[in-house]
Amino acid sequence: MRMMEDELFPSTPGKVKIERAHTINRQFHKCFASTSTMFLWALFLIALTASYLSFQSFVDTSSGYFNASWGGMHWEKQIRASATPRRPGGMSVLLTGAAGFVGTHVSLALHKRGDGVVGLDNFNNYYDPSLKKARKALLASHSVFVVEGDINDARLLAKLFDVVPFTHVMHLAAQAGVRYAIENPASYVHSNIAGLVTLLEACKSADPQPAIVWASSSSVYGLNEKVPFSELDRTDRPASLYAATKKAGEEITHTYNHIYGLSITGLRFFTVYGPWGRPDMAYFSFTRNILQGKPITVYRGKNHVDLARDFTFIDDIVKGCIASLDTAEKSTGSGGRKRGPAQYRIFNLGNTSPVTVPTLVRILESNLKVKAKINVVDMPGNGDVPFTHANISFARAELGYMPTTNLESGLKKFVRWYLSYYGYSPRSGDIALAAEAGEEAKAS
Ligand SMILES: O=C(O)[C@H]1O[C@H](OP(=O)(O)OP(=O)(O)OC[C@H]2O[C@@H](n3ccc(=O)[nH]c3=O)[C@H](O)[C@@H]2O)[C@H](O)[C@@H](O)[C@@H]1O
Repeated sequence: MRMMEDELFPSTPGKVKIERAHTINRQFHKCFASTSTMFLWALFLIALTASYLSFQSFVDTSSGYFNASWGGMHWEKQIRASATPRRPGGMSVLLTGAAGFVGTHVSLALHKRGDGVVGLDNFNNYYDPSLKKARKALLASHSVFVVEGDINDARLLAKLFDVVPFTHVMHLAAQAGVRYAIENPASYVHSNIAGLVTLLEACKSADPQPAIVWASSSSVYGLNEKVPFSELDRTDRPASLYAATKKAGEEITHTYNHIYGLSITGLRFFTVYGPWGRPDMAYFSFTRNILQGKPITVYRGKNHVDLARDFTFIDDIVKGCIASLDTAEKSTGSGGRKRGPAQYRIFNLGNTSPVTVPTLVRILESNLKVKAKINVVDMPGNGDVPFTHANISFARAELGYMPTTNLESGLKKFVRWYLSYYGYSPRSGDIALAAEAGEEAKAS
């Protein structure tokens, strides 16, 4: 046995016994008995490689042919219809990340007041794509059209600007999530850096150039300890790759503002939550686990200090986004040329009242009427920050931004939505709660 192992796995790599080498040689010659067989094999391999390469280049250059999800007269008609405002002086907005959490809410709000909205989303599987499809269906029921495509697709973006002279771009497409960057760093670079640049290239070349409002993040404050976080504070110590890509986005948008005259507004969102939210976020996954009787993990900071977040309800964020679009000045360039200085702004959109994670759990328990099974562990060093707290005086002054929903009432609305969307009946005592919540959600 030992001998067999030695033969199969020689202790020194490359040091194969002479007898074995002879055996291998014999087998090799058996296989390629004549030079003509070898020649035929080589020809076959060359032909295979050549046909693979030409197929690849065909796919690359003909993505329109293979990507049946966009293009054509009917598609253009749908884009135009969705982009056309229904109120005098209304905007025509290209909204990226439209099937995402914030994107869906902002699209609906814009549509509701008579603005034209065309959504763009790549429906990736970072979290359950069926939730994204359900959001798309919700938007479709309000006649908001969502294009399935990626912000890295320059041809698609050029086509969209060809079909519609968008007045505004609301850029919410991104690889979100702070801790997932450890697992998949490339996806942050793909969406938050490369995708952003591709989008800005399309915007700068458009004629007219749109004004751009986009989602940065509270995570850019990184390891800062001075609270509340102000837009004037330093943002050069990110704690995660996610934060670093959002910070890079702020610098990249500044460059496009400076060189091409694009009007830019960056919004630093603070832990946004609410109905139709993101399943990867703590309030959402805690709800799911609590209802399923599974344990939840609550992280704890240094010296056993509870972590805290300035949790901000989605309706308040939507108001901040719309106010940013309303107050955005026009870009000054056109067709890739700057014609004067353009607006560049950054705002915190938070709630200004941080709540600890254990308090978040208690509020969920009381809404769900189920006790959580809690595992408390030290915060892993994977990008998290101990607390966030927004100073919103700048947003208040410039946008009239004034959050009105505290975590108790916001989570109540979330839980109501969650129960109506997913349904819930594992324990008899909770069936009534689910049914009641479902009725209320339908009514609202
Ligand atoms: O404000 C922001 O900019 C960011 O807010 C959230 O990031 P985060 O605040 O980390 O939100 P959650 O992932 O929901 O975590 C909230 C809190 O719960 C804690 N947590 C999370 C997960 C978990 O299993 N246990 C736990 O205690 C986290 O440490 C954190 O303190 C979003 O996920 C980011 O995409 C966003 O950019």
